[in-house]
Amino acid sequence: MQRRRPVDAIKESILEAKAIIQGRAGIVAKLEKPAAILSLEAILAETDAVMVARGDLGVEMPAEQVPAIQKRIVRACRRLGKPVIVATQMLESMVGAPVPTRAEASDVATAIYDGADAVMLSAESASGKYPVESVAMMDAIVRQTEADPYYGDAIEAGHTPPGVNIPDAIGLAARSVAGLLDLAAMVAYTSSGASALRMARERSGVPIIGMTPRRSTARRLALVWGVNPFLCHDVMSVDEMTEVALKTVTQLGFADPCRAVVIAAGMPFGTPGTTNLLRIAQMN
Ligand SMILES: Nc1ncnc2c1ncn2[C@@H]1O[C@H](COP(=O)(O)OP(=O)(O)O)[C@@H](O)[C@H]1O
Ligand SMILES: C=C(OP(=O)(O)O)C(=O)O
Repeated sequence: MQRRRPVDAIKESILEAKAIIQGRAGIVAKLEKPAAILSLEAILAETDAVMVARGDLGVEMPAEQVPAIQKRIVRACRRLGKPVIVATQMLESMVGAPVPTRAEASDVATAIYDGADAVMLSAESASGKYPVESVAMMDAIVRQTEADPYYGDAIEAGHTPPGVNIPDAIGLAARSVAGLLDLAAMVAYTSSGASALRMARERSGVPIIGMTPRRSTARRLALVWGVNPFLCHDVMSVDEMTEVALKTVTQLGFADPCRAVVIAAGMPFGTPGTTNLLRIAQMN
């Protein structure tokens, strides 16, 4: 009998997990073995998000190989617009000290420059002596890095062309508008979260609001770079869509009367799979 290839075994496990979950949760693939890296594309095709588990990767392969693997995974996720989390030992010395080493600060910043959606603390906040300081420090490093003018260049350098499909076209169009107009926010009416993900993939630097009637989608979008999930009722018309979007932009604190808002949605409303509309509305 022929042995199953690792990629088949991995795909089978993911499909098994999906069958159990029945759409009630998303799947984050925790990549911790060289076999997973060999099957990266196949795993990404099946999962909703990815975690670079550097602790286990460091056990499974020499330490000097982990940085390149981390970058490869982040790049692959960025290309597909899949949320990616970089995890483990990011501020490790803060388990016992109130400040990190400068090398650790640099590690967090590197993940941000590479375009990670999320960075993760482990022992620092789970069992360390300075959990609050660790979270505050990570937040400060992320903010400082994103404020660096070079951050935009680094993200732009790693940007790959979007796919030839309507959600990607809408994401790209929203980004072009952001380049021309001074936008207060981008709003995506989304049932599955896909259109908010496509906007996030473009990393335009403008806050994204993921408006969804589904609680599960709102929760999943919390992981995605730049996306502020917002639960809303079903809208029935373009006027209502615009009104609710502008009200939400104000409610979330992004309003600026001089600036415009881009809204992506689909008609007929309330029908998944129909995103086909980009509206530019003025805040006032
Ligand atoms: N609050 C809402 N009210 C009415 N329609 C909504 C709402 N949220 C999402 N939709 C509709 O859901 C569809 C978006 O879903 P879909 O096209 O599947 O995109 P996505 O893949 O982003 O979920 C659009 O037709 C949009 O108008
Ligand atoms: C996050 C990791 O896994 P664990 O939770 O097993 O430490 C890791 O290995 O980096």
